[in-house]
Amino acid sequence: MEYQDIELLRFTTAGSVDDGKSTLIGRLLYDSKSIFQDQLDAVEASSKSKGFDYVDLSLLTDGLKSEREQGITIDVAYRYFATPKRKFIIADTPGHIQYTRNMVTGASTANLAIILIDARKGMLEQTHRHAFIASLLRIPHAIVCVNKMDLVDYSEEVYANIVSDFKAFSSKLGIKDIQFIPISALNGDNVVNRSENMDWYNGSTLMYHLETVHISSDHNLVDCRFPIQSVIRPHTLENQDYRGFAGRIDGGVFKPGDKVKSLPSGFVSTIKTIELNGEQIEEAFAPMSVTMTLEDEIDNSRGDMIVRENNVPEVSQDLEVLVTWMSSTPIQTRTKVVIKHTTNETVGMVKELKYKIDINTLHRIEDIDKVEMNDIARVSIRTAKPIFYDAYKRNRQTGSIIIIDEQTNETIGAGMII
Ligand SMILES: Nc1nc2c(ncn2[C@@H]2O[C@H](COP(=O)(O)OP(=O)(O)OP(=O)(O)O)[C@@H](O)[C@H]2O)c(=O)[nH]1
Repeated sequence: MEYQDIELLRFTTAGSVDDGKSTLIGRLLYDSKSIFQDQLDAVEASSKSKGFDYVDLSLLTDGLKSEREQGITIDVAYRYFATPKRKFIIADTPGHIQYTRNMVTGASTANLAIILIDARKGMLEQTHRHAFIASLLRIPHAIVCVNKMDLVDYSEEVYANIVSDFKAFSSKLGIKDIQFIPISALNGDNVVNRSENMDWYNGSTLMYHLETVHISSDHNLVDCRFPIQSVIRPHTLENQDYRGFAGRIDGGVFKPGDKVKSLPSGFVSTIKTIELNGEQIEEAFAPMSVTMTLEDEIDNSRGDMIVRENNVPEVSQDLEVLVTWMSSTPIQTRTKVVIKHTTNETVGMVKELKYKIDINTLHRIEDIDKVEMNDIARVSIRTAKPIFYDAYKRNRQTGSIIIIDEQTNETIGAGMII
């Protein structure tokens, strides 16, 4: 199999400060031999120079840490690794309490979330927050790693109590697939290699789970959605009539011969060809990036969407969204913003602030007059032009928006359309 054909799993790690996130990622890379020899030599040398008699794996992710300590804001650091079975992208987000926004940024495209719990401390407020956000973002799979099992004598009872506490909270959330694994990131128990210290655990290791969890059906393959990213028109004589629409399929399966409709124009045509990496294919589905041509000359441009004639998304200028606010400037009613939705962009205005959600109790806080950094709130937004969307619970791509500051062009919020 070609490297590019190996399936890609995106995951995010969430834990409180010092739960062992860096150590765990380092252990995954180290034991799966996914790191390069020079990096390894550097880490071994650096561990030795600090007087450690073991290799400090958190040093592998320390580049990130030192930048953070210098106060450079890195929201999310992406790291890549691969095993013969899968490619992985980890969205690594810092564990401090104010970093909800980072988790949201890292998790919005994730297939899976690893939630770390320190076996000595059990569930903390942060754990509630992470579990809640994972469910809010509908990350399809979660793995709860109970870490530092070596510090609780690899006790089955300690583990079982944490699992039961977690389940009591998460039963209110509706995360579809949750696995629990007792690990020691430091010693490597159940990370890549099976632990010899926990006979009582019969489940799989973390790496085995990451390599085998079934993700191909995580995408919506029912509602055909193809937001156009760019229009390709080669200006050569023999290609004069060619007009290709390039983009990523956000939902459904498309085939040449399919009757399609173009939004917002409403024009109907038939798919002539679909190309992937310059070759014509007979079928394309989410999340492939392809180029389509149509039988008829339709004047589509960036931000338009190709869908099936009988299955169209909602079209509206009024959006009900659950936003995570990421800016130190709060939003209020009448705040003007720029909305990015798939490949489309429009200005909009906040019409109404409905309520905030208390992450620990999951209760609503009503009668609010602003939404501040890290708040999760339900708001109504009116856009200047219509948006073609699906509810986030139906499609994570066509159901989400990013909110941009008109002046600074910074991302100030992320929203899920209800
Ligand atoms: N005994 C033991 N110590 C661990 C284990 N995992 C991590 N640690 C230690 O816990 C401390 C924190 O680990 P890190 O990996 O730096 O934690 P982190 O969650 O990345 O911390 P932040 O980046 O600050 O959020 C370090 O001293 C690690 O050596 C474990 O399984 N067992």
